[in-house]
Amino acid sequence: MTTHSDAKHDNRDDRQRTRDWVATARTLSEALPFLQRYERKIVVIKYGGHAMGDAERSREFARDIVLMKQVGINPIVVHGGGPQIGEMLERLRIQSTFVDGLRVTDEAIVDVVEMVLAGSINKQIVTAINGAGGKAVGLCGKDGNLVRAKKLLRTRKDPESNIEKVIDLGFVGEPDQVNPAVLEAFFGSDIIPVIAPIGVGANGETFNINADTVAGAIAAAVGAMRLLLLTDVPGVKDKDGHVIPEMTLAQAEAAIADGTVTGGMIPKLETCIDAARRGVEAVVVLDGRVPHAVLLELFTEHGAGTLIRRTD
Ligand SMILES: Nc1ncnc2c1ncn2[C@@H]1O[C@H](COP(=O)(O)OP(=O)(O)O)[C@@H](O)[C@H]1O
Ligand SMILES: CC(=O)N[C@@H](CCC(=O)OP(=O)(O)O)C(=O)O
Repeated sequence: MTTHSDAKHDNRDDRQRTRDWVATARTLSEALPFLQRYERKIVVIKYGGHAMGDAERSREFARDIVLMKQVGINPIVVHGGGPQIGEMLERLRIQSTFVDGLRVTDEAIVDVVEMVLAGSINKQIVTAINGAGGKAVGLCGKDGNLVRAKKLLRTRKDPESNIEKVIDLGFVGEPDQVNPAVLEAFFGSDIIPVIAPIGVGANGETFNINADTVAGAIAAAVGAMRLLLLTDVPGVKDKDGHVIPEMTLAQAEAAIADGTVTGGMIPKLETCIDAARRGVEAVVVLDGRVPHAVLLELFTEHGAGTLIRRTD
């Protein structure tokens, strides 16, 4: 039962939140001149399953996205949901394994992946953004053929024979063609697209695509000025566990090749390299657990995490 003192406490929290909010908006408006050189001001935010955290963090993230839209930026949210897919598979007693951070996806698993990503999580994020005063529309790569995909052929060198072998990951895809027209319709409007990383194959098959990969392909296709990959670590770490503030493309490639990064950080760094090569000016891996991480990164000098960009 809510007591009178609880209600008073809530009111105080609300006032504090409003004060924080106003301070943030002021910082934003001061920083705005930096944005003027970008015509369309598109920022793609990859919201990882690990970064989602609890309800309060989701509300905070939603408010930040709405604020971005209100100050004239076009945010596109691409979300993951790896841990949430894992929980659902466990409830259904379906085993799943990973190769280089990618979930091996058979026919039964791809159904669960689509249900969790395009159904449950997509709608949770849409609801959170709308609850924060925005107008979000949820899509997956099938909508408007936004992400046409093909089967991902991953190869690995056999240590004994030294021969490259193809590893069959089942219905794991990679973007083949992104149709930016589906998203361009939203840029002049107040709608915020929220995208689940499901692709559609040439024969209508459903492909499970790593969310970082989809975010990178979309950022490149729409000419985003920034790609922000929100995760559950403060950035890319070196072998001693220290966060690397900035990486060139060659350093990022070396970190994958020499095993400095493993698991889910592999597709993340591959995305950074690919997006930077395809014209996204700055790609940042940052800690989504930090309050207002996206606003801090975009509008202040206190941007944290690892910045990857072309230096040539
Ligand atoms: N060198 C590294 N620096 C930082 N994180 C790393 C590194 N190598 C592996 N990782 C792992 O990558 C994870 C982030 O990838 P992932 O779990 O797929 O996150 P998300 O769900 O946010 O996409 C981190 O939690 C960490 O365990
Ligand atoms: C092929 C592949 O691995 N797909 C991912 C899609 C979700 C995802 O990428 O979620 P995070 O960003 O939260 O890790 C998966 O099945 O988990």
